[in-house]
Amino acid sequence: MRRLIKSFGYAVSGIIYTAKTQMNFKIHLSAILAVGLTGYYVKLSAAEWASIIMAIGLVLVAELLNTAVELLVDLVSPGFNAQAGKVKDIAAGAVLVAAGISVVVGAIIFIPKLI
Ligand SMILES: Nc1ncnc2c1ncn2[C@@H]1O[C@H](COP(=O)(O)OP(=O)(O)OP(=O)(O)O)[C@@H](O)[C@H]1O
Repeated sequence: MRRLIKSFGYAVSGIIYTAKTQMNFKIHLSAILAVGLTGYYVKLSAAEWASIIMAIGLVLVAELLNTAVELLVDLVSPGFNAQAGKVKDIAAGAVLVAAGISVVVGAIIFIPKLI
């Protein structure tokens, strides 16, 4: 049990590190607050909340993995390396795909309620 709590602590510290160091993650957190307040205002259904939460989760998970990849690349390849650059580009691409999906999900749910 103590090991489980310790692992949980390490995972939370990884999230806190990302939130403190990554500007994009801070932007995502602000967007989540705005989406949450708007969702409450327009009275989303349970299914709509579930879709929004899945979309938000997708972006946050992608951002956390992207940050981990960036740190790992900087560790193993501190100098300029074309392949290291590609690895970072692909990880950033994953965040872009996740963000794009969440924008589409948000548009499908919010636009009919706000017009
Ligand atoms: N070691 C490297 N070798 C070659 N190209 C690199 C290297 N590091 C970064 N790059 C290129 O620069 C881009 C930006 O890298 P960087 O590490 O600054 O990511 P970032 O998304 O700006 O990071 P942050 O989220 O910390 O601002 C990468 O996507 C890649 O194209």
